[in-house]
Amino acid sequence: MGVSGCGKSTVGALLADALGCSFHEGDEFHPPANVRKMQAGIPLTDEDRWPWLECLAAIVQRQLASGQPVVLSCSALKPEYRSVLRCGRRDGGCGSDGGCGVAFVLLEPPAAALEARLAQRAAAGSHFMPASLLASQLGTLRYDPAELYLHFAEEAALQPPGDTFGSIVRPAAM
Ligand SMILES: Nc1ncnc2c1ncn2[C@@H]1O[C@H](COP(=O)(O)OP(=O)(O)OP(=O)(O)O)[C@@H](O)[C@H]1O
Ligand SMILES: O=C(O)[C@H](O)[C@@H](O)[C@H](O)[C@H](O)CO
Repeated sequence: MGVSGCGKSTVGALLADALGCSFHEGDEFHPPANVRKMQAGIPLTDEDRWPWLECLAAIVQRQLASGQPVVLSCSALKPEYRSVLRCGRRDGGCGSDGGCGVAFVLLEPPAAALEARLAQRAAAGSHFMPASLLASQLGTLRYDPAELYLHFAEEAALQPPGDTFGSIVRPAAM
């Protein structure tokens, strides 16, 4: 989880490979109207995000019910969004080890690095998300550290993606 450009797709795909499980890129499940809005530089509202989050939560629950692990990349910027991903309810409130089988890893590189990544992507025309939405993404992100399984902040979120995923897998394997 984390704001646009934090590295969640890159690290998530590596993690899923290492775990031999499926990987879902949350952005691929946005309804077209959400993508058009972001492309136009308009931040999504809660109402825009709920159906998308519920769809992602259904994927997670299906995988868990089948006993299969799954890795999902999703911005999940607010506690109530993560509650939906954990248990389908907005007020779920189970913590990092709350027994729901869902753990969040937050990648939080410095804002300057995020700006550079998004500018590079925009110049390459390789992503729908404009760099102008970064301020809104950063302003929307809210978390209580106790709620997170792992948090890679500042320099720790700038290490090569392979090192980040290695640090996720090691504690998970213990
Ligand atoms: N640890 C890292 N060091 C350097 N560059 C990175 C790192 N992680 C990701 N990147 C690069 O940053 C850019 C954004 O990464 P990525 O697409 O994984 O982010 P994201 O959080 O999934 O973004 P979005 O949600 O906007 O799709 C990519 O160009 C990726 O190669
Ligand atoms: O909740 C949101 O505002 C969205 O999920 C965004 O975070 C983007 O989809 C994503 O990061 C693409 O760049």
